[in-house]
Amino acid sequence: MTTVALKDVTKVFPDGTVAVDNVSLDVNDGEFMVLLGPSGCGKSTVLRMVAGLEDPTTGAILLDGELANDLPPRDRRIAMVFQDFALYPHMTVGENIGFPLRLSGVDQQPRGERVADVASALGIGDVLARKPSQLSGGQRQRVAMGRAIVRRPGLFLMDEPLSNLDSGLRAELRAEISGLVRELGVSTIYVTHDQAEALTMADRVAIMRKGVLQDVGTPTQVYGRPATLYVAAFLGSPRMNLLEASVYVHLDRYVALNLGEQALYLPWDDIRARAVAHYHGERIVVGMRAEALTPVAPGTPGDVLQGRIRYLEHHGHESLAFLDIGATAILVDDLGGPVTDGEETGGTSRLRRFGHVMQRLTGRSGGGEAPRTEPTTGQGNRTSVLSDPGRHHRRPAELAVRLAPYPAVSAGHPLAISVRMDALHFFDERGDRIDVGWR
Ligand SMILES: Nc1ncnc2c1ncn2[C@@H]1O[C@H](COP(=O)(O)OP(=O)(O)OP(=O)(O)O)[C@@H](O)[C@H]1O
Repeated sequence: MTTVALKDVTKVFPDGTVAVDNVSLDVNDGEFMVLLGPSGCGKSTVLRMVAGLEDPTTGAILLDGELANDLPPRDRRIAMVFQDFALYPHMTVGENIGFPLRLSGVDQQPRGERVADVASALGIGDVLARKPSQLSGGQRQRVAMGRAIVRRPGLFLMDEPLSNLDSGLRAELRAEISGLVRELGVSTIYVTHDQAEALTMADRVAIMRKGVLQDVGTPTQVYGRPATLYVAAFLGSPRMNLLEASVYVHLDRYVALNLGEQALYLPWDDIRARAVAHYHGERIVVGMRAEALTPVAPGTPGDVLQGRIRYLEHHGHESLAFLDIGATAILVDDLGGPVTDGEETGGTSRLRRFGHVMQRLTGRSGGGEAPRTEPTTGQGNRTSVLSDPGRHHRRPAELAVRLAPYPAVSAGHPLAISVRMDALHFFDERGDRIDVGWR
């Protein structure tokens, strides 16, 4: 049993790379904490500092409340699991699992008993005599887990342990690992860039970008109430629609969110209207996930946006329509690759493809260029996301809306969309959530 606390931890590598920027994070006893973020955001560096494999440049790392900055790795009661499994090819499965016990001088008989127990808990009791090369990917990962568990550590550190496996096996092992770790009650820090893994496995998720911690909370909290524009854009598939809105207050009547050619209205007696009213005359970002948008019959009254379908994407179980609604989208960079396991929907990757197509057609880079923005959030470098004309971070919005699998509409069709006003998210021009005093 171990608690971990990072206090204002910064890591600057000798070449000047700031890999981790003033991160503070607590991992409670027995908690499954997932560090989530795109490649290069500093997740592994955090893990390596907790393991004692890197020293923080500044700040403190506490294990069970004790300062551990100078504690050698072997004294930290930590077991690590890596994506490449790091098994010894010349040893059998049993010898691989028992290796840490042999190193710490445990006799052969008790060692054999503990290896057998762990192997049977992991469902690999029948392959103890095999070499790693004679195992499937999933079995190898179980052996790596077994070797971590057998020492009865106080803390598991797992760095993308499933990323070398195919998506079916990943989903299976996801459930297996989180179940096993919870059964053992061992505190765990699990690093991944895969949001599906993070949201399904974690007790709490810590989301990082460019070394800066963006948000920490339960999967429901970070998805339902993202602290920053970055987190809003990072989590979810399709990605959240993020629209620029100018705010106009009609005192005692309503607050208008002007989205370009159309507007949405928050009635004055709605508590959220008061919070948003502070931004009268300014621009904010309004976020709406696809689940907040429902196609309705033309002419339906209420909170409805009119659009025209630019194109459709068919995903088997559903179709996504991307609508032109005469609004401006705010794009967030640094979101990493596909949204979920091998699936590529909406967002940056699609925009990149569009950019390449534009380039081929016009011989120059068009409006579909990969979007770039300055860091918008966190404690680091703060820049407005709305008023930096030198950057391509705004473009005509294509509102992502879910439709049934085989919709009776096609590109060019008009579509009316009802908006669930209580599911809107609001962000200020620096990319921070506007607290609207509810939920
Ligand atoms: N030894 C090093 N020297 C200089 N820079 C480094 C070193 N190790 C990592 N970095 C840089 O620090 C940043 C964070 O790296 P880190 O490996 O922690 O990211 P990550 O989020 O785990 O990424 P990935 O998922 O690709 O492993 C990156 O910009 C990386 O290039």
